[in-house]
Amino acid sequence: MIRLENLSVTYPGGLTALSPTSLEIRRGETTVLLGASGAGKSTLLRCLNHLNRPTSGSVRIDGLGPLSRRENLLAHRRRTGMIFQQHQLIGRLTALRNVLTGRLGFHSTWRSLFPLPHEDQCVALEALERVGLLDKALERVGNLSGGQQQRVGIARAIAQRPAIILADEPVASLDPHTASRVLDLIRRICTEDGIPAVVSLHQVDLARRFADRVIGLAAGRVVYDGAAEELADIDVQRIYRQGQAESRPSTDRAYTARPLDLATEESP
Ligand SMILES: Nc1ncnc2c1ncn2[C@@H]1O[C@H](COP(=O)(O)OP(=O)(O)OP(=O)(O)O)[C@@H](O)[C@H]1O
Repeated sequence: MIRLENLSVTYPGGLTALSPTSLEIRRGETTVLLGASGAGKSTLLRCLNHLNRPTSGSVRIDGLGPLSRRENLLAHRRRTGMIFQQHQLIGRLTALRNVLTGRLGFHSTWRSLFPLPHEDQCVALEALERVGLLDKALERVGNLSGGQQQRVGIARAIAQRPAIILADEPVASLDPHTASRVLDLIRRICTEDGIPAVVSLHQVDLARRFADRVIGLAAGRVVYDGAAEELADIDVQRIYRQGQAESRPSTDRAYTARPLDLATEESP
């Protein structure tokens, strides 16, 4: 379980992307974040492993403690499987070598310079088998289709033996059939392994089909939090209408929030 307590984010320049928010992310549950562009979905998602540093409030992980403590953050990040819209894979490397990068966090920097142990290779191959791509293990990722690449990205996340999966618009560039397949895979992993997944999406129909829970955001505030099957059209309208009514001027997205500087984290 992950607990957010009064979490807020104000970016340099003064834009409040997330107003104080308290909620819990539960094990085995797939949570979809819905909201208009600029509503704060990515900001909230990236706070869950402090890729975006909260301006106030805290993120606490059961069994670890608050992420404001450096050692908790490092341990949590090691066990956070991230899935991105653009896969973030290395095209010239094989699928297997890309998946193996999910094991690097378990080794020291100098150890990572050498081929990883046999056990890591087995974990990576198992992960590829789980996403149905074992036969592509030695294929260059650049030669795979967009959907296959996204499945390699999921395999890399699985290879981390994650305690949580965070997926930021994982199907934005996929056709509807492939998108369904990818989301089904994420949900299945989440259920089978008893871990939570938090997924930001733009498609309401996919949220209804694949989520257990939907959190609707509008202008940095949670305006819906409930079971996906109970998400009514009027709730959807509220999420998007309010988002437009309160939409804030979009800031220059070329400005990228600096990843958390671990050296500046509080120490116990
Ligand atoms: N690094 C940043 N610096 C300044 N402002 C930012 C930064 N990142 C996001 N913002 C602003 O914060 C607000 C929320 O952005 P966020 O990316 O969280 O929204 P989103 O719901 O994920 O949008 P989209 O669906 O378009 O990806 C937007 O107004 C955005 O312009």
